[in-house]
Amino acid sequence: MALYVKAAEILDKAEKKQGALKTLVYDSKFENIKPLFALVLETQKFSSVLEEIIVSSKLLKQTKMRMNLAKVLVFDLLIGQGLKCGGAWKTMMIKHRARLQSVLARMKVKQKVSKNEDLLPASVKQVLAENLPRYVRVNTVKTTVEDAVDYLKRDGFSYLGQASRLEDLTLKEKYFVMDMHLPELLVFPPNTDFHDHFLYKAGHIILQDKASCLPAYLLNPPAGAHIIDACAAPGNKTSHLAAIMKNKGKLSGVTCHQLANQDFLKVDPDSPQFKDVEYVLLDPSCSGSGMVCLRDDASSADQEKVKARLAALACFQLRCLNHGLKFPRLKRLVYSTCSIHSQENEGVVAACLQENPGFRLVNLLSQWPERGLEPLTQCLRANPAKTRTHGFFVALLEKQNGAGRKKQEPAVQISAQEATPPIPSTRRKRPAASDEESDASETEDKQTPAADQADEKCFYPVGGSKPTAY
Ligand SMILES: C[S@@+](CC[C@H](N)C(=O)[O-])C[C@H]1O[C@@H](n2cnc3c(N)ncnc32)[C@H](O)[C@@H]1O
Repeated sequence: MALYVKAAEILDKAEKKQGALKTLVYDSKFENIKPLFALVLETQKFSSVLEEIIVSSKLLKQTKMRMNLAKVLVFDLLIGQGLKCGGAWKTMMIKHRARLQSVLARMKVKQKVSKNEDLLPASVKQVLAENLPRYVRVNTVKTTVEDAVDYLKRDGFSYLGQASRLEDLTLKEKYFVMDMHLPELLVFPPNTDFHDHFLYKAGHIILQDKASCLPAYLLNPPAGAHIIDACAAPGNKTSHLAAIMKNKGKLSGVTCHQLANQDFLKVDPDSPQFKDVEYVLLDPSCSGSGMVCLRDDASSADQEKVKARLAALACFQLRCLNHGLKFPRLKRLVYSTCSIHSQENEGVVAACLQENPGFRLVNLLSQWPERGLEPLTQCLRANPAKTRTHGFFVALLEKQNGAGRKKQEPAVQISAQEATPPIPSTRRKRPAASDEESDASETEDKQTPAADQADEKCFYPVGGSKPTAY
């Protein structure tokens, strides 16, 4: 029953916008993450169908269950692989099974469909149609791309060589290719399951979306460098950085939960232990709106909440970005989000460049098809249609030669005419970060409604032009 209670708890939190589904699953510390993630995702996918079944059958009234607990149980009872619990709960659900099944059958008759999937709302079907390739990053700390390819060929997969265009990433059956941008990335047909594969269990391959491989790849720290992975948990990009550095150098992962177990905003960049930090990877908490499987259509009633949450997130992201640029010997910082909102992407970067004129944007991968919104076209965007990945954003900031802190002209000219929604700024005088503020920075991942913090913690430019760039 623990699985269902935990899954319901996560759905409750996701509904209250207390974090992205994936982050909530990982943060739950549940001992068996994989079935929990699958159950939560599938239940969310069928959410409207399950709700209709539960309401029509009056299940909540008869069982005194909460909606999300009922949803996960009904999902496994009717649609999933059968209930994985015993005891009183199973007995109770079995008692109601026939009635629940007949409601489901009636819904199919009414909509003239035969499969459960056909009942899904159009928005969910569209997401499923965007079925993305299965990307597999070869963990070069443990093996080589050649050895991994050989192993996979012996295991029945057919290797087609390196892809040269986007269409090559649309694969069927047991075919796979090497990605055209990232040579350590192998691409398989959607839903190819590696969770039980030897290479996966041995840590020789890592299942990581292509877009999420971009930050470490583009930061490209040399072996031996000292790097900070500022918001590291669960650690996919940390392991990618280690591979790029050939496992040589110093990699400090700063996170609320693991490794250094520290709030990045409380790290003192002037501390002697960080004197050699030249590279920072900053992948802060974000709305997760680019994750295809996590997209949700907020009702219009929720729009205000969404707006406030985005403002709070952007404020936190900007504080992290400004903080990341304070390491005295910093050369480059890569900033990324899995958000599609300009407020969390170009908006944050533009505000940061205004506050840190000693830094400029590096023009990334000229052959990449999807760029940052004007005028920040040096940055990259990613999405299912144009790049066959989840929605993503990456910016690489570089210290200009000889630049001290905050001494130079802005590297990116930002026009006030292009102003759209206000972007977060820390330019107005604000008190030194207190413990209370710092804790608030963890908002959306620490289950504090980020939206509630927006007004108090964010400092918007006042009056006149709103400097922005979209
Ligand atoms: C988008 S996730 C990072 C994913 C990670 N880079 C990866 O590729 O596996 C953001 C992480 O930052 C953590 N976080 C939030 N606020 C933080 C803070 N103030 N200091 C450090 N980590 C923080 C969150 O708990 C979450 O695990």
